[in-house]
Amino acid sequence: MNSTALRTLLAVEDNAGDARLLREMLNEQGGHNTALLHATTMADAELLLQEHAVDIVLLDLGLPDVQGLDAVRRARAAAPRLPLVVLTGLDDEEIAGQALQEGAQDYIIKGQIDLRGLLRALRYAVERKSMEDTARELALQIAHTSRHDDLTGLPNRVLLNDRIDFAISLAIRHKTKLAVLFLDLDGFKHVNDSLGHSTGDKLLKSIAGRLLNCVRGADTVSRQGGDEFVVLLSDVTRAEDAAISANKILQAVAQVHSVDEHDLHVTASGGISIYPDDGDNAETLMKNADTAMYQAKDMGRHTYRFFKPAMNEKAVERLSIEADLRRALEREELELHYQPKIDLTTGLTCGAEALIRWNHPTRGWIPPAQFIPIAEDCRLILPIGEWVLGEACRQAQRWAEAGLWFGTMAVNVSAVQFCELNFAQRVFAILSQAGMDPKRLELELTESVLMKGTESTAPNLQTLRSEGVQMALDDFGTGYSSLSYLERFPVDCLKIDQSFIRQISAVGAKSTLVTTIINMAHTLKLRVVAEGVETKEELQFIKNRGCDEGQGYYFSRPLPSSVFTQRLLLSNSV
Ligand SMILES: Nc1nc2c(ncn2[C@@H]2O[C@H](COP(=O)(O)O[C@H]3[C@@H](O)[C@H](n4cnc5c(=O)[nH]c(N)nc54)O[C@@H]3COP(=O)(O)O)[C@@H](O)[C@H]2O)c(=O)[nH]1
Repeated sequence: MNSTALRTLLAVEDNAGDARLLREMLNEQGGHNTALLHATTMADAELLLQEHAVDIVLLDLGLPDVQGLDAVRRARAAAPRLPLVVLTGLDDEEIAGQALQEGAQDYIIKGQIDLRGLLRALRYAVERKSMEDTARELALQIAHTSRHDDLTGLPNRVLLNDRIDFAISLAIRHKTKLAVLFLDLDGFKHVNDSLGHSTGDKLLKSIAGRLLNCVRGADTVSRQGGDEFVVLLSDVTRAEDAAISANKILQAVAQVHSVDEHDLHVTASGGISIYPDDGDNAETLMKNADTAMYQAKDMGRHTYRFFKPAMNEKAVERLSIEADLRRALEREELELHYQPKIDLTTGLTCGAEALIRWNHPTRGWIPPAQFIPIAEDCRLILPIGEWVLGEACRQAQRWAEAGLWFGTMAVNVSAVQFCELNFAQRVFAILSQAGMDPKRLELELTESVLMKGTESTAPNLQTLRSEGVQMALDDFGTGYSSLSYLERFPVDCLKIDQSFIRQISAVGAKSTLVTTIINMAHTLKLRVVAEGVETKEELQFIKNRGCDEGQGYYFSRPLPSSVFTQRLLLSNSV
C-alpha cells in the first residue's frame, strides 16, 4: 500500500472491541504510519470528515444512528471522493455485496480479518476508487466532447436539440414561447480562402464570444459546424423579443474582429422560428429557422427574417424544381430560343442571343429566371450551361453552312461556369466539335462574374479573347458598374440593362445615365447594345445617342430556332 495515499483512516465503528482490534492491527504495520480517526456514530463521522483530511473510510454497517445500505449512502454523501470499505458480520455478506453496488469499493467480514487481509482490502479499495474516478472522468470527457463543438467549446447540434426539447417542456408548463435563431455568416468562406483556416478558426471563436455576450444565462448559443450558429432564446414572451435579440446579435457580429493583426469585418444572416407558432419540436423549429435564414440571405444578407409557412412552400417548390431539373437534360425538356440583335445603323440582324427555355412535363414553360438561380445553387448550371453552349454553337454552324448571315451568336454564361478553371478550354472544345468560328461566338457575362474575380477569371477572359471569342458585359448598370472592372477584365461590348431603356424620355435621370454609358463605352472602344427596347420612342432615343445595337420586343421576342431561321431566310434574301 502506498503510505502517502493512506495517511489517515477513519473507522466508523460503534463496537469498542472491534475498534481496539483495528487500532492494534494498524500499530503492527511497522514502518507505515497510518493515523486512525475513530467515530462511533455516522453523525460524528460526518463532523470528522469535515474537519480532517481523511484518505479512506472503514464503515461498520450497524451504527446506532444508521444501519445497512443507508449507512453506505450517508458515508458516500459525506465523502464522495474517498474510498470506502464496509465492515460487516458473517451473516451480512449479502448486504455487503449490495454496498458495493452503492459505491463501496470493498468489504471486510469481521472476525475473519488479519493485518495482511486488512491492508490488502484497503490497498484494493484505494486502487479501485482511483480507477473508478478515472473511468468516470473519462466518461464525463467523452460525454462533453460528444455534445460540444471542438473549436469553440459551445454546445453542438446534439446538446442543442436536448436544450430545445427541455425549453419546450418548460414553455408548455409556463405557457411561454421560445425562439430559435439560425445564423449563417456572410462571406466567411472568403476569409478562410484568403487568410487561411487558422485565421478563420480564430474568427469563429471571436464570433462565439460575441454571441455569448449577447444572450442571457438561460439561453443557449451553439455551433452547428462551419459558419453556422444557432441561438436558443428560451422564455420569450413575444416574437418582438426575439427580433430585439436578433438585432443585437447581428450588430455584435458585424463589429470589427481583430484577428492575427487583421481587422476582419463579417456579417451574419439569421432566420427565426418561434415555439409553438412554427413547430412543436426541435427538428421542425430548426428546419424552419434555417429556411427563414435562407430568405434573409436572399433579401441581401446582414438581416434576419421570421419564418412564414409560405417559405416552406417555396422551399418545397425549390426542391421539386431541382429534382426535375436533374432529369430535364436527359429527357430533352430544355430548348433554346433566339432573340435577334439589330444593327441600329442598317436596321439588319447583327446577332442572336440564345435564351434557354424549359418545357416542364406538368408545369408547362418555366421561365429561366425561376430555374437558373436554382441550377446555379446546386451547380447543375455546369451541365446545363455546357448543353446551351453546344446547342447554340451547333445552331450557329447550321445557319453558317446554310449561308444565312446571323452575325454573332450570344450565349449567357453564369458565374459558376466561368469560375471553372478549364472553362476556356471547354468552350474551345465545344466550338471545335461544332466546327464554329470562335469569332462568331459572344459570351455574355454579368458584372457579378467579374466581381467574384477568382484566380481563373482573368486567364479565362484573356484566353477566350485571344482566340477571337467576343465578350459582352450583360445587364450593365444594375451591379457596381465599376469602370475598374473594365480595366482589369477587358470586354468587347456593353449591354445596357433594360430597366434603363424602359420608358426612357429625353429628360430625366435615365436619359443622362444612358447617354453617359454610351459615351463612356465608345471612349473605351466598346460596342453598346440597348436591351429591352419595346417602343419606337425608346428606339429613337438610343439611336439619337449613337447606340450601336438594339434588342427587345420592339424588334422581336425570343423565337424558336425554326422561326428564327425563317426570319434569317427573309432578311438574307433582301
Ligand atoms: N446562365 C444562363 N442564363 C440564361 C440563359 N437563358 C436565359 N438566361 C437568363 O435568364 C434571365 C431571364 O431570361 P429570359 O426570361 O429569357 O428573358 C430574356 C428576354 O426574353 C428578355 N427580354 C428581351 N427583350 C425584352 C423586352 O423588350 N422586354 C422585356 N420585358 N423583356 C425582354 O430579357 C432577357 C434577356 O436577358 P439578358 O440575358 O440580360 O440579355 C436573364 O437574366 C437571362 O440572362 C442561359 O442559357 N444561361
